[in-house]
Amino acid sequence: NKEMEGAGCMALVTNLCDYEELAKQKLPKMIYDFYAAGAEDQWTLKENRDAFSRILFRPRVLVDVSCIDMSTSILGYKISMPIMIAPTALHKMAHPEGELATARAAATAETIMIYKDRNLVQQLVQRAEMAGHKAIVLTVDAPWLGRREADAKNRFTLPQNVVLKTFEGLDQGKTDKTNGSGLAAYVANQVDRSFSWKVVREANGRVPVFIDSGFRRGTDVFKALALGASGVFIGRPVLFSLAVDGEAGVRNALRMLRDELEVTMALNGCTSVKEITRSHVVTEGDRIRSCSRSTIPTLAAKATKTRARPEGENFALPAIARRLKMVVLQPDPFLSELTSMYERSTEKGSVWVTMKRSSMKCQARLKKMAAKGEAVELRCLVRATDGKKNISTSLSAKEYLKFQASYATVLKAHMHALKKRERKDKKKAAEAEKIPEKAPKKQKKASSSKKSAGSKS
Ligand SMILES: Cc1cc2nc3c(=O)[nH]c(=O)nc-3n(C[C@H](O)[C@H](O)[C@H](O)COP(=O)(O)O)c2cc1C
Repeated sequence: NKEMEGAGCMALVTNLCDYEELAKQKLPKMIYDFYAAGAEDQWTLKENRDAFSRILFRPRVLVDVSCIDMSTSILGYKISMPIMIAPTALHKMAHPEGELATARAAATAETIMIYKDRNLVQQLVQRAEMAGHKAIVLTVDAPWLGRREADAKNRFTLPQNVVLKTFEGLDQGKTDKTNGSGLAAYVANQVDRSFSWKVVREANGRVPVFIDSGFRRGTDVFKALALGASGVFIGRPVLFSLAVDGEAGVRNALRMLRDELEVTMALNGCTSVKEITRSHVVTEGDRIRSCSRSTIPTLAAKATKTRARPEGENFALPAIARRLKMVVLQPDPFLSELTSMYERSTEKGSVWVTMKRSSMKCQARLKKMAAKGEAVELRCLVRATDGKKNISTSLSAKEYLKFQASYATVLKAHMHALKKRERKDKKKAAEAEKIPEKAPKKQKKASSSKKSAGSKS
């Protein structure tokens, strides 16, 4: 551990994620897992990072970016950058100086939970006010504690040197033991689970929006600001940098993130936080909307000729997708768009979903691959349309099972709107009998639709 301290350690660190690697080596497993892990299968933890990669930039050039001002105002107070420290408990497990070191590295905001005992809440707020704090972070996302399986496996308990100071000296009504390893159970029992939106409705959208979870890069911060956030919070990187290098580590983590945001602003032609706008980024939603407005073959042809990307279209469509005029999405965005399609068609309209085996390669490409003896990966192509939009996703054999489970959930949630396909086919057949000259065309259509397994809902 000594080797890691000081300048030697700083040289190993070039970004926030490096601190996590070093902290993993330095901290006892039980403590590292407590900081790093999420609940149950940890899908949300992963998705919080993955989601950033699906938002793309529209860089701007030939803008004077020699001077960049990153300061902003939060609740009427000027701060040097739109990055703040998220409330995270138990910094002393990372470093003996704990929250004091973090607070010295940055002026931190206090956190408060809504406890059942409102007298306790009042005393905590007054104490924060008296200590000179200008704001508190109100925790509303944990009415129940998530099932943190890593903590269960490690039999997590508070280390001897960490005690619960928060409630010291307060008039706590009937509450009893507040220190020692009973922390999680104690806090969980105190939290008011009935706290609801009713209480915050008064704010009515006039409050600034702050966001946290998964922010590790300046590019992540820029994307959030472009999509409307007033500022972002970082949680775990503070704990990890504190564990590796104390106060200096937290300062370095904040500096690196600041530098990365500055470069991102420069490359996007922004000289102040106010200049970061929605038009600087492209989301998957933008791509779907732009594809349904104009025909994809025209866009694709333009892109091939000029090598420039048409507006809103930042991914290369496979040839087969272009021919079928469809938007190829990642499985999760496909499922959310499918959910929206079902919701839009609840009262009126239909959604068609088909699945078929597809290598996602055109015949010419397949022939070339066969000639070279290259193996072709067989995938499952899932398509959906509501008659206005066509979306699709391509699944590997590995992804298929997970997709099926989620697809089944989406289907079940919209079961009430499902209709049997045969009913319409029978009607069609009856109509076809009445008009004999149109029959061959209809039969052809019916037989071609058998090629792919389809469902209509
Ligand atoms: C170890 C740990 C302790 C936390 N303690 C609190 C807390 O006391 N109050 C709170 O509002 N949020 C708490 N959080 C949630 C963080 O504020 C933040 O939402 C979360 O860490 C996601 O941000 P990140 O991905 O940057 O870590 C905690 C998170 C972690 C990892």
